[in-house]
Amino acid sequence: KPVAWGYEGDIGPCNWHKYFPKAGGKRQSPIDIDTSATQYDGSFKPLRIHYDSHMCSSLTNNGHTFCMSVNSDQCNLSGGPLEDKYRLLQFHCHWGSDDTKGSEHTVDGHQYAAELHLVHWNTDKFKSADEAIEKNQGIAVLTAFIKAGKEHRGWNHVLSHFKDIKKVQGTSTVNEDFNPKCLLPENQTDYWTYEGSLTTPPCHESVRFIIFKEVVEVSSEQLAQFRSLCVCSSRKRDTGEDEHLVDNFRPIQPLNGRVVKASFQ
Ligand SMILES: NS(=O)(=O)c1ccc(C(=O)NCc2cccc(O)c2)cc1
Ligand SMILES: [Zn+2]
Repeated sequence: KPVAWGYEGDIGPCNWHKYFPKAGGKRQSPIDIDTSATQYDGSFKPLRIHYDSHMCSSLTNNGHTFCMSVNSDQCNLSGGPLEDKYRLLQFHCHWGSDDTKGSEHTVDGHQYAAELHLVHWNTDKFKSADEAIEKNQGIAVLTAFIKAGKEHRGWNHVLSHFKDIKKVQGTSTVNEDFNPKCLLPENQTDYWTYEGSLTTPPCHESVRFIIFKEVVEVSSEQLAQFRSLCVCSSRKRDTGEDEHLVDNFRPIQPLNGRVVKASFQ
């Protein structure tokens, strides 16, 4: 029987380690990026992000976030700090109850309104995503910070399906011509990278994070649409209305001597 976990109360992040021991490990995510302590690495090759836009995907509300599953073998990532080729599996976001919080990673202590994770698995070393998700070097997550600003038209292709997944475990098929690359910042050469973990249980220490320096803007109304999703595990409050998914970000974790590399000086 799967163990319930969440972002508040007894099942919140401070107690995850009780049922998910890796949550108390030495290379956990997210972390604060102290830009004065990052180390420039001039050996990185250019990142190669090749996504096609004819993939059919399905959007699900898994009770912790929305998740756009991608099932195209043409969406690949390699280069940069990566030794192998990785395939896009899904993307999702983390956000907060208002625009002042929501990202998982922070930069010099600054928290953004939301954070996009494009999750890829290592197809050179492993036979399936389920195998890769728990192995070192198994997962690479392209990460972009999101702040409130001008409207982002690309995000509307995803947000337009939210009405179908407001309820938990809701799923909607997305067939339109949509390329998730449009969700990334223009500058894809400047990024930080370090070795960490899944930021949700079971917190496997299998993730190489690649975090773009340039922040993506979406409108406050689009951010409000993220918050419109309903959470699964909670019982209805006495007023009977659904609780909304808010603050689905894990607090930052100890660096434990890890060095964050920078692709830029
Ligand atoms: N927030 S994150 O990008 O670090 C992240 C990415 C993927 C997952 C994930 O796939 N969880 C489901 C899962 C966990 C263990 C084994 C599985 O096969 C699937 C969780 C967190
Ligand atoms: Zn995530």
